[in-house]
Amino acid sequence: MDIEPGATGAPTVEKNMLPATRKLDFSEVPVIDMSPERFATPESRKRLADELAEACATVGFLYLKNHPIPQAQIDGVFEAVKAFFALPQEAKDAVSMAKNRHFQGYLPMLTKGTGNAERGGTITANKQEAFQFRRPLAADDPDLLTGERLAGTIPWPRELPALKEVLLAYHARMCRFGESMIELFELGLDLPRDAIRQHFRKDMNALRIIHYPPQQVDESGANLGTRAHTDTDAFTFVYQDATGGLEIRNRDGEWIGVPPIPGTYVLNIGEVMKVWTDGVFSSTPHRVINRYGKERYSVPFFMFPTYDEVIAPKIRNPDPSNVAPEDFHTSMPRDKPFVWGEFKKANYARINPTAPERAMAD
Ligand SMILES: O=C(O)CCC(=O)C(=O)O
Ligand SMILES: [Fe+2]
Repeated sequence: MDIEPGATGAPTVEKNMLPATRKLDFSEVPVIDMSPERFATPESRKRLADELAEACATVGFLYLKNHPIPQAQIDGVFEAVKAFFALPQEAKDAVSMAKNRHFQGYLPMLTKGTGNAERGGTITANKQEAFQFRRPLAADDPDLLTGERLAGTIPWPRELPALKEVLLAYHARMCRFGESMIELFELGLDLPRDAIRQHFRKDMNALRIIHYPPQQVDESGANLGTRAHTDTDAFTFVYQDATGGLEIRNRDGEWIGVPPIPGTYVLNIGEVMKVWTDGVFSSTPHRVINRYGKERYSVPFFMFPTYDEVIAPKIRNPDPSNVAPEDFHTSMPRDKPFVWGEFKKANYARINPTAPERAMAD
């Protein structure tokens, strides 16, 4: 994608370099090959970066095949994930995020999203249980000492020491994978090196593990594993098991399946990258319905910037109304710079009614 400086100094995306296809007019999700050969020369790397940028602009979701994460490590993660959700309820409740103010730990079944029904909405609580944590902080980290900026000690289950070991190793590796994607996004958007990376100096990258039991399916759209939303990060890597259930919405309002392709990650663009690109990259709405009569496990990894980063567009979109809907509880404004951590904190409180800082659960 070629970008030119605009009149205000904010580079403008050149019109003829906008995606050739009608934006969000998709009926399937592209598969991008991340084989090492593609990084061999500056030209091949640029081709890969452009291909990624095109997919991020037209669909906002893509599969990554031949990626750098070893399958054995992913399999080890899923083993630990299943073992955690199989623990007795008391063991999981002992590490509940309801016991802290930093939204890390266990989220019990049917607790996320209860506020919608309380306020007369039709959507029932999400049919999922989860565990989440962000990048661990050093014992002498100033935020950890004061409890500022969502800092807190991760509550790991005593009954399953392997969970901590396996998930921390995976988190560290996914951070490196994320950094390499940032470089490709900078290249694909013709941004200077570090234009995006600078916002991750003290990143809050988060790993979530999710268990979706098989659920009742109806056409009302009320029964959901994860209700329709956009992600509040820059971008997300999702590894899903073989069950299926992830769906994304195109501009005609159709829900398109993102079925599991063995060995691939799903990468999707979040709100922060949407704002940085002024909507050129799409933060596409998605949801999960486990229609398949068996358990589903998934492991999203969220690329969250530094708490204090002020988020505002880096380029000017010549077609700024041609973006996915921006009226979700997760939507971030493109016309009003804001502090990422403040948005995130309010959003956590809104969607996690078990947490003591609950403001208005939705
Ligand atoms: O479980 C999945 O496949 C996706 C979950 C998701 O969209 C999220 O947690 O933000
Ligand atoms: Fe999501």
